[in-house]
Amino acid sequence: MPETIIAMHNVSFDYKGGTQALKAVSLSVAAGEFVAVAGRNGSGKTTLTRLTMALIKPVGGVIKVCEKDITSCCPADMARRIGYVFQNPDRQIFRNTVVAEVAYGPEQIGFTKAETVKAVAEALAMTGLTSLAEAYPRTLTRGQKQKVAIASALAMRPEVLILDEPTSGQDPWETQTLMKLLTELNGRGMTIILVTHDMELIAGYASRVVVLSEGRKVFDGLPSSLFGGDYNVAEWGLALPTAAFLARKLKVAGESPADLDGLVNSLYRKLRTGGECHA
Ligand SMILES: Nc1ncnc2c1ncn2[C@@H]1O[C@H](COP(=O)(O)OP(=O)(O)OP(=O)(O)O)[C@@H](O)[C@H]1O
Repeated sequence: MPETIIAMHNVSFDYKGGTQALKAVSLSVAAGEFVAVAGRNGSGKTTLTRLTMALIKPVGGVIKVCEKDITSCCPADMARRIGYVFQNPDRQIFRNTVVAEVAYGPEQIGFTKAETVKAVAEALAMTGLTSLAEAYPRTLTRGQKQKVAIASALAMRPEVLILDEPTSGQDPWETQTLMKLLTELNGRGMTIILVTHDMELIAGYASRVVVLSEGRKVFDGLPSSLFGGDYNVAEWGLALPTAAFLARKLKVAGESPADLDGLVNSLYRKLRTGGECHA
């Protein structure tokens, strides 16, 4: 059985001012999963990821990362295990060259010079940034900056990569390139947690989806179960991906192809294996 990397038990969090952002959420993520976290604005997605990084502490419940209670951990401790990519890459880029930026994390967590050079070169190669190593990060496109943020996380050799809305503000080409990279990383064993509002990405790439609504976990399962079932996803602020939308329309219209489930599944397979939308 795959190792459990993140385990949350009855985790709650309140912001000052009284907002109950998370209410008794339990969640466990195993090594190698590609988990999407979805939910309407304000449902608690970012709070969940920030708790995992020990950027904030729960008011109730327990969070374990690799079986260790992280209550007394600081974000620097977590960075060795979990790479965190913020929604806005500008928030985490501040050095003058890409190579220096990507080296920052390994330097901070005590890699030797030789280890840092090796880790940075590998991270740049993995993200396709080698030719931009000496570029000034501020002049890069948003997609390239996002890759710098990912390379910075990868250089610390984490086991998990958490990305908060990484495709927001990106064009379709940048989105596809990013998703291809995440799929490759996942194929090499990296656990991915992707916070997203994009249901097509969830249908096309995630192996599991967790839905939050008003701070509670309301769904945890396969994307095909979420979209192919009778859930009223609109109630949770979600829209159906195109394949599921069409299948439901057919059903409502009484057009019952002999094997509707088969149709939905083959559409998902098409998306997952690189259909036109997800080359
Ligand atoms: N720093 C803060 N201070 C007070 N309340 C906050 C703070 N950050 C978030 N909240 C509130 O906590 C709740 C959960 O916010 P959170 O950012 O976790 O949601 P989200 O699902 O990530 O939303 P989005 O999709 O808009 O990023 C919301 O009601 C939000 O207004």
